[in-house]
Amino acid sequence: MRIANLRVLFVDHSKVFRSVWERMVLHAGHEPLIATDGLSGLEILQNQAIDFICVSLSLPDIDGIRFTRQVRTLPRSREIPIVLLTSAQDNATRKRAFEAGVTDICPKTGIEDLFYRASRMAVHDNQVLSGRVLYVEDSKTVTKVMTRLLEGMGLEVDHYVSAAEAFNHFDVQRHDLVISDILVEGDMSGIALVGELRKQHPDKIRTPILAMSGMDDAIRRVELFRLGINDFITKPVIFEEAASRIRNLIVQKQLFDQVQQQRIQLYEMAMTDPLTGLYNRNSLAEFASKISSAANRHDMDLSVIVIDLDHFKEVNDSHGHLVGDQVLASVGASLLSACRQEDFAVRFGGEEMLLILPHCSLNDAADRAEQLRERIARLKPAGIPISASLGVAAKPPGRAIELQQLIRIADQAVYEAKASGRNQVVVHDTGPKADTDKRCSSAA
Ligand SMILES: Nc1nc2c(ncn2[C@@H]2O[C@H](COP(=O)(O)OP(=O)(O)OP(=O)(O)O)[C@@H](O)[C@H]2O)c(=O)[nH]1
Repeated sequence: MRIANLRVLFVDHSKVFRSVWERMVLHAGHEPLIATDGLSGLEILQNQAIDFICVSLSLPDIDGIRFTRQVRTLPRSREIPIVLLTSAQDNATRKRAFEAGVTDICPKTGIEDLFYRASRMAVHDNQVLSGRVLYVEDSKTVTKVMTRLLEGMGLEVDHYVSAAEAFNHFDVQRHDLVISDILVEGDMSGIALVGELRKQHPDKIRTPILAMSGMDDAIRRVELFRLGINDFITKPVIFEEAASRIRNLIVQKQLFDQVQQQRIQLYEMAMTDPLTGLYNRNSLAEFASKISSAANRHDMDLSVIVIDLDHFKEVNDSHGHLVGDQVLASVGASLLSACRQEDFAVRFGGEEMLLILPHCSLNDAADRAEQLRERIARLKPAGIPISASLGVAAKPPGRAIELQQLIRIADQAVYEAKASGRNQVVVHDTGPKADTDKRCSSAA
């Protein structure tokens, strides 16, 4: 969340402290207004719009508490945070200060912390957010007030009178906040809505829920929090309170989304080979056992194709490493475009790549390998004719086999394809007639 430029009034009689404060406020990109005593501070307030006030307890004329009391009598001054600067620990003074309308009390020495707090507290409710709210309310009057508040905050509102209708239109990707009245008309109550939303999407932070009710019943509130709401507002709604609660929930949710997004990006970076765009070898360890166990448990088809470029060292030697990289990237893109949704394409080693094909029989994998061989031979990346040797292996029906073992068998088939002259496909059948059933296809 960006903190907007603030106009900060600082009232203190110490020259040194005033100049330190002024520099800090300027440094943070805000506007300092300085007063040496309480009365000149009040004069500034009468003539200028101020977002935040810091006032010392002891001033040459009126003290900080009297100053605060007078500020609070000025029109529209209720929302301005006032921090009283004092190291006084006695409870009587502190109590008097809060009764006068002070927002917080800080020692003068904690200026850095104070300034951070100043920025946080003066975040104005009129700072525009962006986001979408699913709003459930059956009272026309409350709906009008709340919609005006939400739209004024920059939020888009999907309003429903019934909880069931709202539930049907809830979209975890689109909605940044759910606000629901607890007693709404129709078969589904607001409480049931909270329960259903949390049942379907248990991650509480993902879409926060703010419950509203005219019944300020502590036991009901506890039940709602247990059910999964993130916050609660009692009706009639106090505008500033509602705006601050809504703002907190939305900002927190959007920050969480950002962190999640970054986590996914980091994960993808860690799992992807940057040159070819294929999964890298590390990622294989992540999903190999899941793929094997799913295939073995349900006895489904599972095939692998190992693809090894022929004489790739010569490409590097004759055209340079960068052109070699270009060739690898082009082959990687070609493999990816040949993949179905359920396939995994992995860069296995330098110029060795691997396709894992769930729900694909040995015969189909052999056909796809031959198509790939032809495709690679036609590719001519950077104008260079290339070819590949391919090995195919598949899980025999009715028999359990680990993916790593299939890869070893397909690797062996590649070795044989190389030995037989390269640019060809060797298929290893691991079925009952394994030793006798080895098929080859080639360009020749
Ligand atoms: N440009 C480039 N070359 C790489 C990369 N990774 C591995 N290589 C090269 O790939 C070549 C592989 O050579 P070899 O293992 O001898 O295989 P080959 O020349 O393809 O010969 P055969 O496999 O027997 O047909 C080596 O020269 C490696 O330096 C890479 O990321 N970029």
